[in-house]
Amino acid sequence: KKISNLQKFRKCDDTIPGPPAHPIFGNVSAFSGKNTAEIYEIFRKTADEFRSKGKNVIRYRFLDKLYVWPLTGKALSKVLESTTELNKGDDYRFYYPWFGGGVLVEGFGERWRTHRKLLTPTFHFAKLEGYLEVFNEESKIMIECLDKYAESGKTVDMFEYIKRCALDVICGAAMGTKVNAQYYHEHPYVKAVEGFNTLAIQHALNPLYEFDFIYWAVGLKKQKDEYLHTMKKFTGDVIAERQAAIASGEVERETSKRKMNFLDILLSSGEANILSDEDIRQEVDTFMFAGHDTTTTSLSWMCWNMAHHPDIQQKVYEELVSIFGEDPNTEVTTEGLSKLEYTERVLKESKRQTIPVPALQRKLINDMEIDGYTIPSGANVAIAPMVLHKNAEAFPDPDKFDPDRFLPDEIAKRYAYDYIPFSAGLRNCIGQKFAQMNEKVMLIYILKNFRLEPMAGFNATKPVFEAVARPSHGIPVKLIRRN
Ligand code: HEM
Repeated sequence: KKISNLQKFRKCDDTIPGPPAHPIFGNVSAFSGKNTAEIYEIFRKTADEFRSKGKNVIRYRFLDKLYVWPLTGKALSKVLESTTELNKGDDYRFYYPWFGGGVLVEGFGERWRTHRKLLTPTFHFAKLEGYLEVFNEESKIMIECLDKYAESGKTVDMFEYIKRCALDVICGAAMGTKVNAQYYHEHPYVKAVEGFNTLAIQHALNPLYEFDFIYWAVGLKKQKDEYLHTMKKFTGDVIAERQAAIASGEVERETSKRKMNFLDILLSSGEANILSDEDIRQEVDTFMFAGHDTTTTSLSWMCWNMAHHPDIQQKVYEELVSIFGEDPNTEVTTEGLSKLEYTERVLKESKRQTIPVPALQRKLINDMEIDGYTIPSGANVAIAPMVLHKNAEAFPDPDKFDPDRFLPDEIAKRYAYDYIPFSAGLRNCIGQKFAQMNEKVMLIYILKNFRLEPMAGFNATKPVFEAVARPSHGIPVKLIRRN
């Protein structure tokens, strides 16, 4: 199979534009020995280079795997609008032992469709009001944990605090379980997720790691298994705790599905034999990961952007005070959130400038023509906000932070898929509304309590090319109390 794929995809070295490829290894050497921040930069620079030559599509080949990157929203439209090309790409396989079978990585078919239908309503807009209490409560704890830095004037890495808060939120809101990660800084789950994501990308870019023996011999299989054990133990405990609390009568489960939280819907579907215990675990693992790492990265970059643009930070602060008042601990309500205007635009621009999910993949079932090139079946097509959002034609002077790009008249000038932080089409993000609300509540508490000042230059911390583009060196800021 590997040899036949190599023969098939090698032909694309000449038929699709892309950097020069070695006859066997393809583009492997350009990435070997590089860390994931350097890899991010290579992908972005190469996209810019080809786009400036008028190309809308480029290819990379790693031995027997072909990756095709449409470089504009328009070139990507066929993929995003397809109702059949919904299989996830080759590199999601690395995640199978963690949450294979879950809705994020499951191939296109009946199982994905059924799970997606069951789970989508659990994060529906109508549910969010119920989750708001947890967003408020956990954000207040985050401020309490950060306060000592405002007092001492010491630099703090906001990323570490936002991450633990987001984890407490997803567990508290969606799973009805309090895990107190914010009070437990060396949380093993958090470290394991981070380590696993780095392993995933190293695996994707080194074809030798496809051979189980080599992966084992270099010690990485053992490392991967240790991370898996930690992560599954954590989610297993969360499920067991909720089950025990319901069984003992300590908590009463809502009777209507309309009101139940995410985990209770899964558990009740288990009792009705619609889902097995393993199905439930896979979905809990999926949402635990998809539900905290992304929001964390998004809000962390937002804080970095605010620290580096004090004038914009001040305008956001003024809008927050005008809606919620000066008291930094006023409860955030849905009514107040609906009045945000400038802050909305700033958040959008932040997700354009520093993209939480840099790139995702579809694996083509059939040949597809994109921008005049025939992309063969079995190729991976990259849906890459990290390059789309930097397309100078859609976003002139793309590295400039300018929230006014999201004024209605400006949006109307662009193509629908030029800006897709949550992807688009039938496999778009289930948690989009939950994430945006959660992110806003955390941001409101942070900015109403503190003014953020950067403790390093903007490029001292860089997005990494992993499942989630976390900052390579955290978010080092100084916090100055507002009142
Ligand atoms: C700012 C935060 C977030 C961003 C930027 C984001 C982005 C994305 C993107 C780009 C995808 C497409 C992935 C792919 O096609 O492989 C996706 C899918 C998904 N997201 Fe999110 N996400 C965020 C937060 C969340 C949250 C909070 C949840 C759950 C509570 C969530 C659950 C999911 C799930 C389950 C999928 C898979 C959907 C499917 O394949 O059918 N996400 N997200």
